[in-house]
Amino acid sequence: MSVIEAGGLTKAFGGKTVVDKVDLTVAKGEIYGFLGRNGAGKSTFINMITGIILPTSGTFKLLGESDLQKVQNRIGVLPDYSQFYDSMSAMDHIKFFGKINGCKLSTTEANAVLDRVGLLEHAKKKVGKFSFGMKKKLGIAQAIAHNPELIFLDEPTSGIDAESGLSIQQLIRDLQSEGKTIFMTSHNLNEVEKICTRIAIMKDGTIINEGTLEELRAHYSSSIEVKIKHSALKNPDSVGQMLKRFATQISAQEQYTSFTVDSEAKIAAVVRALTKENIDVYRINVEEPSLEEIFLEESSTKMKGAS
Ligand SMILES: Nc1ncnc2c1ncn2[C@@H]1O[C@H](COP(=O)(O)OP(=O)(O)OP(=O)(O)O)[C@@H](O)[C@H]1O
Repeated sequence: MSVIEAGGLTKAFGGKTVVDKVDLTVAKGEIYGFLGRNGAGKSTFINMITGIILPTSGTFKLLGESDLQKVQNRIGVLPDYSQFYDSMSAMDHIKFFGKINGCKLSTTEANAVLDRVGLLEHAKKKVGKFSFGMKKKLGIAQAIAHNPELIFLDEPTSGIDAESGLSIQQLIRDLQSEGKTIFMTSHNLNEVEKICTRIAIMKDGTIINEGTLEELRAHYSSSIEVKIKHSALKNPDSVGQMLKRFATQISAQEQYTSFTVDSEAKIAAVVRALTKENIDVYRINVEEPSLEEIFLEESSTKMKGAS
């Protein structure tokens, strides 16, 4: 079942189109990562589908409903810029936002929400005294306080210390195991690689690639390095000649010779050829391209509208 469906969603500010005919579908239970460089249009897209701003054109449905008011209480949002009341405590905020979203939380329930983001010990503190990272955690807490099914998190871990960032990642995974759907943006590609089930890359207002990490990787070759020990080489010249049939970047180091093959399909042939020469493979390293490498390649070279 799709919980987010956007068709041709477009936003222009003063004649400049910043989100351009975006089609996007997110299934229930996904942790969907929405990536793009600064200014790509991610927050504008989230702001449109969460009702913060109106689209210029296009349609969208959340939880199967095009009238947002009907599903408002089933959606949680951490916007790109959260606003709080300095004189209110964290606890007051959670109860207040819960109420706005149709959920009257007891003090025990509000404490449990604050505990999930690591703010329990600051429950009674006035938010005016909160640091940036604490406010970000409070923003996440208010987004999940009313137990929504669909949660939008715009950069949930930016400005948060490394340890808290890991806890927030775990919280996002926990929310998924509770059956919720998470749509998030992040500039932390390592985090997206670890937790997201699907990823979209946006550039200049359009989605230039979308899929699971494996699907995104499919267009890129892995780097495969094979190492054999020198001591195994009875006839280095003939082995060198043989390797040239399969391998590139052949280099002799102190203990071993290493070379690379350009596809996993060639590994079997290389191992067979080496076995025929009575040479044991010492190590094979297969390095798949990281999301960071894919992202940098995609967002820097692909032209607008390319698939
Ligand atoms: N209210 C606005 N009025 C005019 N232009 C805007 C407005 N909001 C956003 N923009 C412009 O729209 C473009 C997309 O901005 P947006 O905030 O959606 O990008 P983003 O991908 O979320 O970036 P970041 O990663 O920096 O948060 C930018 O060029 C921005 O200047």
